Amino acid sequence: MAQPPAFLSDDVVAGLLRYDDLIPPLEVALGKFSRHDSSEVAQPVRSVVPIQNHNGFLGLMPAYIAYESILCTKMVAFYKREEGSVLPSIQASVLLFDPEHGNITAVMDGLEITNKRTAAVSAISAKLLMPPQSNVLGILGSGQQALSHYEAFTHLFSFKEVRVWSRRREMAERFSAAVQDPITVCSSVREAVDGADVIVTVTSSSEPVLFGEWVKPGAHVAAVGACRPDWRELDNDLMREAVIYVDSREGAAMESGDIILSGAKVFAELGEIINGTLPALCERTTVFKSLGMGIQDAVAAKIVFDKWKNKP
Ligand SMILES: NC(=O)c1ccc[n+]([C@@H]2O[C@H](COP(=O)([O-])OP(=O)(O)OC[C@H]3O[C@@H](n4cnc5c(N)ncnc54)[C@H](O)[C@@H]3O)[C@@H](O)[C@H]2O)c1
Ligand SMILES: O=C(O)[C@@H]1CCCCN1
Repeated sequence: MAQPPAFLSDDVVAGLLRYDDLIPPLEVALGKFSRHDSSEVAQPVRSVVPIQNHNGFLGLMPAYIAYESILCTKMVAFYKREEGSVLPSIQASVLLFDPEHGNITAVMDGLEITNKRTAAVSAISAKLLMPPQSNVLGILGSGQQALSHYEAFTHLFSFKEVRVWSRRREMAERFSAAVQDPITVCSSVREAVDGADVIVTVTSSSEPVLFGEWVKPGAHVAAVGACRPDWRELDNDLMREAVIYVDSREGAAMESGDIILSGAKVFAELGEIINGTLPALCERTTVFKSLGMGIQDAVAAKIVFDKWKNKP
């Protein structure tokens, strides 16, 4: 008989998952994914069920990473919540399996995994695509992803100034009070992105919040929200002028309103830059359109489980 699965709460996951451990295997997984060799990585585009009566969606995200022997599925529900709601917009559970027998070895809360692996992948995009002298980071949004992106980006890079904007100024002020280093609270998106070298969009908006005319030429935008085919975070000008990178071309073609509705062409997956098959055009304005992938959760869950198993 297999052991019953371990249950790892978000607190436990948060204590075990670090950006320095997460980024190298995520880079490997993104590269392998972009080689399209299903003997190494198998991951379909997620299935999404609308929860019509509650303004939400349920996504199912299975992945098998053969070269690391990881079999995993995340189930993630996401909602459009009122600002300041005590409940997070995202509720997620991650199941880790024994790939040899199919039994579940661990059930983990998935919010911290989602927050950290998403920020880690955006940080990879910035590492590859931001201008060499990047001094100013602008964050649009002040929720869960804003915080994990702040943590990852300030841990990995040395910005001279970090700015935050949120729809309600008091939410940006609350964010600023919660982080360790000084951060400039901005009253408008334009103020937050003016002259910024790197911009992170982490809102639940379904309309554009960031407009191309405000973005400094050569800046890098990590666009994390707008994960439905009819939702937008970026306007047509930005989408058509920038060089567009994605995590998965297939996922972007199915789910990204910014790509589908603007008609913008995808230039490359991050994995294609990592593999050296397409270039990182960091002298141009670049957008990394993130949608999230099951392999990212799988990599994170395996790190957490291995550390938990081996802890003294
Ligand atoms: N790409 C990925 O892998 C990935 C992973 C997780 C979450 N997400 C997406 O990232 C976004 C943020 O997620 P989160 O967990 O931080 O949510 P959250 O609820 O914690 O924060 C949402 C933020 O969006 C802001 N917001 C909501 N509606 C807005 C509007 N109309 N205009 C401007 N700002 C608005 C809120 O003020 C808040 O600051 C969501 O769209 C979510 O679906 C993407
Ligand atoms: O990849 C993810 O986990 C998220 C879930 C919510 C919608 C956007 N993508």
